[in-house]
Amino acid sequence: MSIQYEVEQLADSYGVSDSFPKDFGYGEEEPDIEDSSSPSDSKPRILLMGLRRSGKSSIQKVVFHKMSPNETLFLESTNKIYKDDISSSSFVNFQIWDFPGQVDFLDPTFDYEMIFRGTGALIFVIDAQDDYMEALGRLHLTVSRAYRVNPEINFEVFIHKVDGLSDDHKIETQRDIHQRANDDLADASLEKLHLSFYLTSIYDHSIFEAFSKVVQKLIPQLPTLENLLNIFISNSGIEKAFLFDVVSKIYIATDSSPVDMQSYELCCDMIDVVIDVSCIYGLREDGSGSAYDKESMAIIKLNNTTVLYLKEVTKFLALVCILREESFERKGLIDYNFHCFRKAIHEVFEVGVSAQRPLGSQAVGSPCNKAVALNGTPRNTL
Ligand SMILES: Nc1nc2c(ncn2[C@@H]2O[C@H](COP(=O)(O)OP(=O)(O)OP(=O)(O)O)[C@@H](O)[C@H]2O)c(=O)[nH]1
Repeated sequence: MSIQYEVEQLADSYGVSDSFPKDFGYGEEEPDIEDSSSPSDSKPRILLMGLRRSGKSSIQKVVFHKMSPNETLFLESTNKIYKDDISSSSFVNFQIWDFPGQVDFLDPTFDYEMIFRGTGALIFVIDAQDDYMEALGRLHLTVSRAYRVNPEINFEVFIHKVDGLSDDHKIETQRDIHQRANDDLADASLEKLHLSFYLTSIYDHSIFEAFSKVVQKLIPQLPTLENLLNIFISNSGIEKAFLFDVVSKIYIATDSSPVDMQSYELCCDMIDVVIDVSCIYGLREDGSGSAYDKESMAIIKLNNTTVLYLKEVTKFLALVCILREESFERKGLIDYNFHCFRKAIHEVFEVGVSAQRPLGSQAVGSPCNKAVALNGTPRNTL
């Protein structure tokens, strides 16, 4: 594929820097590995649970720390609850808690009530390449306990490592797991507990797409964002638009036309290209500056008359659009509409900040502030 690109943001310095993750805003991982008996942090959380070796740490590292999937082969087993606060580098203002496979609910040091009370989403990872009967038992035990403590939690099941399965086998596995898990819930009279299922693998974009859906459910402004994107694309002749969290490549919103995996992958690749080029050529000679800032924008024309258009929206968010070359002839209009769109997004989150203030001191997880606390945006980050 021949790619013609202009990355207007690139500075004229050509100093090569290897400082990308840090300078770009990746927070250093919390060095301390804490266990559940530590005082709880007030950040809302997404829990990653599942049996040993199901792939929890790999998911976290690949999605939030740019680890390449092959490197996960060398990850050591997690022995304590690992809290990863990604809010300093990402729009998504939460902590991810990676649990060791063998969490024991009967262990008195495991204060699961405290843990589940401040939880926005519980992701249960099932290794689809393994026998999943034990995992299903564990899933049932975990979600039923969590539901009793906090029925507001979103329960998400990642049927993981599906890269090793044929397409038919994937569908069959999903159907079987879905059926069995819901039967177990019905037997326990927990029909109201809703489980969402996703087929995932760290070897393709499915894990990012699944995480996007999980995070979107925690963003109260989602309908507004979708609406703004719809208005923007229909007035600009754009086919598809995603609002991306640049660090994780999670899309936090898109317009209401269906998402096809190829478009999503194309947009993810564009972010990688822009950030990588910007890291190499965009920083100052002494390595200072940021690979992503207010000036960040890029246009890539593909050889199939498609144009990719990326622009900075906030410190953490970028708009990435796919459009036809003909529509791009009206670039001035698109730029103007983008300007209005960006302003509207800032207003949406400013309202979020002011709406949050009076609630600031409430405990995370209490029903009335769930909508605000679980969303990462209401901070001084715009
Ligand atoms: N084929 C395949 N392997 C994966 C995938 N995700 C993770 N793995 C592999 O699964 C193994 C276990 O991954 P971990 O992330 O350490 O699993 P974990 O659930 O954190 O394990 P514990 O820390 O023991 O609870 C590693 O060798 C990973 O490379 C995937 O999507 N596909």
